[in-house]
Parts: sequence; structure tokens; C-alpha cells
Amino acid sequence: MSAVKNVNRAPDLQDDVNAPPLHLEGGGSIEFHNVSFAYGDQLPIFHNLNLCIPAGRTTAIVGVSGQGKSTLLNLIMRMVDVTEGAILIDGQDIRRVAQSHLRGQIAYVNQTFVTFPGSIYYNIAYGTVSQGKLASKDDVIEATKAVNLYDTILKRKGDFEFRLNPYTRAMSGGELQRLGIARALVKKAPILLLDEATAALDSPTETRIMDHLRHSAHARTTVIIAHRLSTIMDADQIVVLDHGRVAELGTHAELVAKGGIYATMWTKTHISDKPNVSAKVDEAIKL
Ligand SMILES: Nc1ncnc2c1ncn2[C@@H]1O[C@H](COP(=O)(O)OP(=O)(O)OP(=O)(O)O)[C@@H](O)[C@H]1O
Repeated sequence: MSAVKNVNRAPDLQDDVNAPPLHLEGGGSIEFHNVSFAYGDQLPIFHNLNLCIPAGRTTAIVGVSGQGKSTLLNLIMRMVDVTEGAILIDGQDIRRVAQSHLRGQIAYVNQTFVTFPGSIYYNIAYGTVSQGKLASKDDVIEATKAVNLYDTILKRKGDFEFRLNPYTRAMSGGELQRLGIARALVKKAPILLLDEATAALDSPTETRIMDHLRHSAHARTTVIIAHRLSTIMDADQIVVLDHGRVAELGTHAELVAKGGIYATMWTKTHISDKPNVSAKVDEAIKL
């Protein structure tokens, strides 16, 4: 019932009358142009932020806790509107295009996978519902292979017909997180936003999924937030957010050589490889 209520609720942000769809001829480049943003009457999180996220590439966003990484993704999805400035996707101000179409072009995964009462197939195929359809069984199978979950599902009674229920814990946290990524992959959206989407996974599984995302034939613009820097060190560009602005931008090698905020975080990550001190270092990185 609450899902039905949410679907029927008027959106907080209204579309222009006859708002056009988003045209992605440029492949989905995202530009923050002098963006300022505050939640309500809170202190601003961004002030005159300028950032270019190139199409078809992977951009990682890092920064200590509370610097606005998740907010940056919320702004791209237009869950909230900029206070000043504009966000352009392939040159189009996202406030001027239909919200349903904008979100139809974006796949988003965070740490929480919402399960619906229904089969594993349904729970993954649901990823395309904003495009007015359920994903095909073949696409669902392909996505589960990409996230290293196919064999696990086959071991379940009824495999893809195995029923999930939000109130019983039928899968581990890592399996649910991989289901969440599979749900995003079936959407085959030109823009993929990952917010700590692989945080619950062990390193080999995470590496395999990241490799798939990097090398899959389906070109997409990927923006990724990850606390574990090893997840994002191969990104085409890494953006370090600090005090509402882009403090550093470059590849992993460039930023380590620069010796600034990222280099400090990277050094702490190395220490965290030693098991006994990892918790303390996590705490330090989170500040
Ligand atoms: N809906 C909201 N209303 C008011 N303030 C919010 C809201 N969401 C986030 N904030 C605040 O905005 C700031 C940035 O939050 P955000 O979640 O974007 O940071 P983050 O860099 O992703 O943090 P973390 O690494 O801890 O996830 C924080 O101070 C947070 O408390």
C-alpha cells in the first residue's frame, strides 16, 4: 500500500508544462556550472561548484564524511534542485526536462536494496519499470552473471523463481547488494550512479564487478562514491570534495603525486591493510 501511495504522490519538484525528454546525443556528459546548494535553511554544502563529468567515463567522488558526495548524486537525479547555478546533461539544464525521462536515463545504486515480495527474477527485472517494462529473463541472467550471483541463485530452490520477502532475511547483505547492482544493470541506462554500492562485498567480488563495469560493451557515464579507495583507483578521474568545492581532480597517480588530501587518504588506506588497525583508520578517514 505504501508503494502505491508513493507512486501516486505528486512529485516535490514540478516539471515545466510540456517539458521535453532528455536527449543524450553526447553520451551523457554531466556539467556542474557554478552550483550552490543548501538543504532548506541549512548552511550551504556547495558554493559555486564547477565540475565536468565526461561522457562514457568513470568519475569517482571522494572526500571525508559529510562533504556532500551523496548530495552530488541527488542533484544529478534532481531529487533536490540547485539553489544557484545549473546542472547540464549533454548541454540541457536538467530542470527543463521531464523528471521521469531524466530518471529513466539514470541507474542508481546505494547500499540499501529494497526487496519486494516476489521472485528473484521480479526483484531484478523491476529495474526497468521506469522504462515501462520488466527486463527480460535473458537480461536478468546476464546481469546476475556480471555481479557473480548467477551460481548462487541456481542453488536456490526454484532458482530465479525463489521468492524474496522484505520481512525475512533470505539472502546475505552482500548478495542483496549484488542484486541491487544487477537491478541497475538491467536498466542499461546511459548514466550509472553508485553510492557505496559495493561496500558490503569482499574485495575479489568487488574487483570482479568493477572490472565488468569498466569493460562491458555498453558504454555509460559512471559516477562512483566509494569509501574504499582501492575500488576507485582505476577511475578515469577522481574528484576530491572539500568544504563545498572541488579541492583536487586527477587520476589516482596524479593525486598521489600531488601529496594533498587524496594522498593522505591513500596513505591511511595502506595502513588499514593491516587488520589490527583497520577500524581505527576507518574512523580517521571518516573524521
Ligand atoms: N535531506 C537532508 N536534509 C538536511 N541535511 C542533509 C540532508 N541530507 C544530507 N544532509 C547533510 O548534508 C551534508 C552532506 O551530506 P552527504 O550525505 O551528501 O555527505 P557525504 O559526503 O555523502 O557523507 P558520507 O561520506 O558520510 O556518506 C551533511 O552535513 C548531511 O548531514
